[in-house]
Amino acid sequence: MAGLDDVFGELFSSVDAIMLFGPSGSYYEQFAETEDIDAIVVGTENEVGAEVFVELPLEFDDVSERIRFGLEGALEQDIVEDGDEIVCATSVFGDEIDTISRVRANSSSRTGIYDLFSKSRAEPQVIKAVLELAIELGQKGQKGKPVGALFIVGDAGKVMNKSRPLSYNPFEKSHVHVGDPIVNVMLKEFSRLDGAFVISDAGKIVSAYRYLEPSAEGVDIPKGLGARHMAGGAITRDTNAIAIVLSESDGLVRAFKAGELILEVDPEAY
Ligand SMILES: Nc1ncnc2c1ncn2[C@@H]1O[C@H](COP(=O)(O)OP(=O)(O)OP(=O)(O)O)[C@@H](O)[C@H]1O
Ligand SMILES: [Mn+2]
Repeated sequence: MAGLDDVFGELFSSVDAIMLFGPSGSYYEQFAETEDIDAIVVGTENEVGAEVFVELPLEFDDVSERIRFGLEGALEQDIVEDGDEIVCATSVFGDEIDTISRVRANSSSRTGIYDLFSKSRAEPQVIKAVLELAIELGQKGQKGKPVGALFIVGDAGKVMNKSRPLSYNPFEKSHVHVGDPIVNVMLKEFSRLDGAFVISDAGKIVSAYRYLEPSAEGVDIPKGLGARHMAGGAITRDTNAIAIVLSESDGLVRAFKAGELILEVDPEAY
């Protein structure tokens, strides 16, 4: 019978780089001493003082998300190249590294999600919560019917100055934040109605029913989409906010930043 090395050895053959997710100091040392392979440390902080480091904006519990994110960050920073074979070492069951997974860096499957999280003004947890909410809304719709929604996240003061109310603001005197389960129910309910939600850097819901009046010129949006996407995209050129948009017509969730479409996800595939 073949030994484990014969069976699993393939995992380690012709590897271009190793990504260590949140390694302990002693774990990292072992790699620092081996000359023949590049070790890339990935984590929320560079606790081991690694030379090559990719920062995660938040802890991802889901391992595939964590790895996808780390890879995209490494591609972004030109630490790995398209087609590189990468071995990822991470922990699933405890604090110690207990899991190895082999992936190929693929720049064409880059989504823009790293850029969205790591270089935006709003807090990463807030962006994550709003993105997840939009995806969930896209999956479920409102009572089975497709709905659209527009969330403007970050730089809320400026966004408020470049918009006006379409109706009374149900969040006027409240201090509620995204991510809170009750708030998600409220947001889903209000998403049936017109206009945009305005959310602060820290996740406070500043307003619903805002009609955006960006002064920026229109932006390039995919054909078939209209005023919601145009206004959402344009406000991100005018301010340091990002826009997360769920389309009622094609069901996709898109994110805009600095006037550019940087992320497009299909909620059904998520
Ligand atoms: N400037 C704006 N600010 C806020 N909300 C807007 C603005 N313009 C349009 N909307 C909202 O978007 C809704 C849909 O408009 P429209 O169909 O033109 O957008 P769209 O980009 O095609 O989006 P969808 O794909 O969801 O249809 C409107 O009913 C309105 O609630
Ligand atoms: Mn439309």
